[in-house]
Amino acid sequence: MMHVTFIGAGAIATEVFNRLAPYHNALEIMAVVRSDTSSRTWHDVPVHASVPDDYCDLVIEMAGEAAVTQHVVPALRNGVPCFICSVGALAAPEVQAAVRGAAQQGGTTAQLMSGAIGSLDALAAAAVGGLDRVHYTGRKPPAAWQGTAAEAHGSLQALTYPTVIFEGSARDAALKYPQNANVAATIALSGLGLDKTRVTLIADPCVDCNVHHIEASGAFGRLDFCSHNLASPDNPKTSALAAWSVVRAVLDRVSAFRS
Ligand SMILES: NC(=O)C1=CN([C@@H]2O[C@H](COP(=O)(O)OP(=O)(O)OC[C@H]3O[C@@H](n4cnc5c(N)ncnc54)[C@H](O)[C@@H]3O)[C@@H](O)[C@H]2O)C=CC1
Ligand SMILES: O=C([O-])CC(=O)C(=O)O
Repeated sequence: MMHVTFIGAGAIATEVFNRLAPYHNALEIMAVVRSDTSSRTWHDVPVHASVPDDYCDLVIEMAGEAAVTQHVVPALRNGVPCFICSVGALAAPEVQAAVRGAAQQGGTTAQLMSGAIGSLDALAAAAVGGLDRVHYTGRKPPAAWQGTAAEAHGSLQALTYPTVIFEGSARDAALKYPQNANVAATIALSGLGLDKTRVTLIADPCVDCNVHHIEASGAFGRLDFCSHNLASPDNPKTSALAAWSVVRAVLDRVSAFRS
């Protein structure tokens, strides 16, 4: 039996919980850590303010950047492997150093979720031979950028044509758009790094899904990957695929084969 602690109880966590229900004979969700502890349970799982000291095999962060420092770092230090969805947190050098140090101290690992993007395996393999260029374009409907730094570009509701709201490095994208540029950080950490990976973010009233496009070239040749992700019904910023990537990573831990 694998004992799992969730951090976060929002769109991703709810979908992961529901999708893992058929596997509750192989794994138990033993605790949920959330900022709001006014309810004592969530789907009958005890709610905690921090990861409980009881024995736990896996911590899954599905909460936001702050949760990486607050909850993932101590769990790693205690030797508990962690999955991270809020990969953009690692764009801050001090957070990345804390995660690395804690994993080393605890003799364990932090696994970055592929989240809303694919082709990271090819990108990481290509990086071994040497990458010359990686460019990521993230395109989402205006509603997905509400409550973010994109609002400085004027009324998002009033947009009638695709508008570039960010151009720069993956590090700056992740720091500026913590809820919308985790993918940029994940691509960068698999490939050319946070400072050399170029990013364009677009608020586009002409799309009804989250479009993620990677173009890469190097010693391996050329890669062009594009996914048109439907948003989570509970959070327009989040692609449904992000939760399923977590489910897949959990099931990898209890399956005979890993793909
Ligand atoms: N890697 C990827 O491709 C993607 C990553 N994400 C990341 O996953 C996170 C969760 O996404 P959603 O479930 O859609 O968000 P959500 O807003 O629906 O849910 C977030 C949940 O985390 C809780 N929470 C927030 N801060 C917390 C903290 N410091 N400690 C404990 N609990 C905390 C909230 O109370 C809420 O239950 C996002 O903030 C984003 O960082 C989201 C989409 C894609
Ligand atoms: O879910 C998505 O489409 C991607 C996302 O929000 C992120 O990169 O943080």
